Amino acid sequence: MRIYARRRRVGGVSDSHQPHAGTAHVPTPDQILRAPKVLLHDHLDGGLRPATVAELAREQGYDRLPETDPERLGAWFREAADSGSLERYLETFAHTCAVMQTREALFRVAAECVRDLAADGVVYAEVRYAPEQHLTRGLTLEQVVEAVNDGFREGERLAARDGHRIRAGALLTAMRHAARSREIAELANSYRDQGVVGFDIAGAEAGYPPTRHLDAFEYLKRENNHFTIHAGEAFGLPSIWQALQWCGADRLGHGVRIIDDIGTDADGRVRLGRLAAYVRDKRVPLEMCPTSNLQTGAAASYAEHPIGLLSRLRFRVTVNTDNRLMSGTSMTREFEHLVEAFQYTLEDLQWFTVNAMKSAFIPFDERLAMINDVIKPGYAGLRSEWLFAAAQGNLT
Ligand SMILES: O=c1[nH]cnc2c1ncn2[C@H]1C[C@H](O)[C@@H](CO)O1
Ligand SMILES: [Zn+2]
Repeated sequence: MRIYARRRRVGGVSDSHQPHAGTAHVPTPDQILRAPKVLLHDHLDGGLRPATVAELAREQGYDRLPETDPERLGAWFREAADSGSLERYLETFAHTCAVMQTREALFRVAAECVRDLAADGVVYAEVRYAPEQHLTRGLTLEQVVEAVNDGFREGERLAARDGHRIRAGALLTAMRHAARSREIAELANSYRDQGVVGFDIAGAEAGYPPTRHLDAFEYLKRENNHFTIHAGEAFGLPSIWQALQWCGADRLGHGVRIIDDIGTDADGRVRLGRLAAYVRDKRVPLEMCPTSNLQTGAAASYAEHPIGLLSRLRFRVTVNTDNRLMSGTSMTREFEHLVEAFQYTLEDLQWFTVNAMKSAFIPFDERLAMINDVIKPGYAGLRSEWLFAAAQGNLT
């Protein structure tokens, strides 16, 4: 086994949050795959296998797919989503939603989603979708939720059979251009002990501020329920400010534009504006999705992605996939990109993972058990492999 070691770089995430003397461990792709990972921001209708999209389309007589060969179809989704604009990116979902209109299709897509995440080393996931987008062939909102929940349970069962332990919860999304958010919030609340762990709003951000859905958020707060809001992706600080201070979001979907409230003074010291300071002080979780942000133009490159600075400043950063199909990504791939851009170590990846687990919408004792019984032992195991190899002189 060949393992890589390096001196800790000043300015990496780890220097600020995990004192770790001597060499630090740069994980290999195989170790990243095997590391336990937690995913809080992943869209069900953005994560289908290309072969499943093609097969469902064929079965259902949907003839508008731009390609029918799975490989070419996968490439088409990635390229079409690579437009530099959130609005254009979102157009690709018409095809995935079109084939997710029956109980069987929703069940299958949900089960495959959980199996794919488990095979990628994800141990806990919150997967979101908009029930209102799955009603064109006669399903009710409740039937949609039940089909997905049943699919998630089946995915967990099959993953366990394959030796992967994973737990998946659903987040119900309301589309921000539509007017069903209160209804979807009530739906989320009525399924909260049956597989639905929270609520979200998504869709085009510019022109659709979070306060448009205040009624839904105030209802959920009165019910002591949890919600996240896509904010600060295609629109800037006002969107983040509204999501937090008017709507009371528990987490921010993306939140990358919080960087606009961070500057440097004449001495080169980093200065946080009031909103950025609030986000950091209150430990507001940021659901960051690097590849998706590159595609929609929210960041120029991995190396320039605000995740580097925000992690160094110890915001509560989490790493996510957003849409695995449109981005051709996985949690392992997202971590790989960050390791390459920022030379993150295994300790850094554990930090992102623990941040995510702390920020999940399941009860505190269950989050703690995941951290202590699954995440920490998983990373410790990878570290001891590395120490063993080091002792054998296999480090390069
Ligand atoms: O990154 C995103 N920003 C805003 N909306 C998004 C993003 N990714 C997916 N969506 C939309 C398109 C889906 O149809 C919907 C529900 O999953 O959420
Ligand atoms: Zn998203």
